[in-house]
Amino acid sequence: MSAVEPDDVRRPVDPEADEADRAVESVLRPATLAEFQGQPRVSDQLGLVLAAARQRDAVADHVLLSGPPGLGKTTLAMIIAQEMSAPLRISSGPAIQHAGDLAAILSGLGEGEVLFLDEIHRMSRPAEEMLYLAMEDFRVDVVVGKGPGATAIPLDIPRFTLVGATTRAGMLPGPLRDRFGFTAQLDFYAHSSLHAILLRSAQTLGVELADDAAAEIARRSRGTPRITNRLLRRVRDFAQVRSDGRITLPLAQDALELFEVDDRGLDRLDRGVLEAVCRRFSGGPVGLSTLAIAVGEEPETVEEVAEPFLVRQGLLMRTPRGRVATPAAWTHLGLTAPRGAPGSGEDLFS
Ligand SMILES: Nc1ncnc2c1ncn2[C@@H]1O[C@H](COP(=O)(O)OP(=O)(O)OP(=O)(O)O)[C@@H](O)[C@H]1O
Repeated sequence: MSAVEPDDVRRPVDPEADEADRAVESVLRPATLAEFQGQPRVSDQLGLVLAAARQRDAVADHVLLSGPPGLGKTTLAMIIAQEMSAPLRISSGPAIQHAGDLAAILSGLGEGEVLFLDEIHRMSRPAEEMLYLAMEDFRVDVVVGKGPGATAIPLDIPRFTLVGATTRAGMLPGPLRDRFGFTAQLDFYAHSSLHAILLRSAQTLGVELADDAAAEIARRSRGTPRITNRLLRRVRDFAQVRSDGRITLPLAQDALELFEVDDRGLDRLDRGVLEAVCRRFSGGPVGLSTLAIAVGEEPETVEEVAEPFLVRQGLLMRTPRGRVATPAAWTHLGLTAPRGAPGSGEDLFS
């Protein structure tokens, strides 16, 4: 795979990101809460919860982290384990389809270990029910036999800290949500935080990055540190191949243009969604699945990756009848809303 990978920029969450990219991503992960920038409230609260557990020599309470992809949920899980001097075990909701899968993981944990379950909202119902008991009583019921003769044998498991991550907190059943002692909602990062993250990443990678270039990349990073670091890597590629390796403001602008990251930080997927709503559905309302087909993506990708940022930017609205482009969306795309369309000035906005 070439070092320059447009798809990498188009899809902020790219499970196929090449191995070298993933290796760099892990080098750039902050290792302690003190290094974890940009979410001061979460850092403060979590720091307190962990410090209190350490003082009591207790296992930290279960933690639920929610928010759009790339904001640092996995990073925080690693930090929690590090701060508690505990080993970290990583799994994910989709990997746990049977209660037995979960029982095997839980019974293999050591005392005080941190179990990170990514995409916890995608776990199967039987596994979820087993997790309730494990979180509360540190016990699982292993069912032996089938039908009327089946018996549940209780099995004690070590005390552990569950760190659950979800992009869809609303999809978690109440009983599961309630069993987390601490919940953190991660929010998009301010430009100033992304700027600071960029300077640290550039230093770690040994890249010369001008301050105004860092500001430009930060501004176009969709409020997301994963994208900040990814754009830095692409701009670094550009600087290396087309220049002398130093990242100046004009060079960063040229690189970001090449990778189709626009002035507001929208990438191809974001713009594809907005253009579909405006051009093909006259500004909406349009349902999620129709919209997803129009842009050739899975509904989950549109809903979890593109929409939170577009909504946050005031470019898209989620209404009970579907997705609607705002007047700012038409302006951003350089289009004029047709008469009577949402955003035309003769509709619900006027
Ligand atoms: N607060 C932060 N400071 C510096 N870098 C960060 C921060 N948060 C995240 N990052 C960087 O962003 C990358 C993505 O973070 P992470 O994998 O933790 O996101 P995530 O929320 O778990 O995403 P997903 O939901 O897709 O798994 C990390 O490799 C790290 O380099």
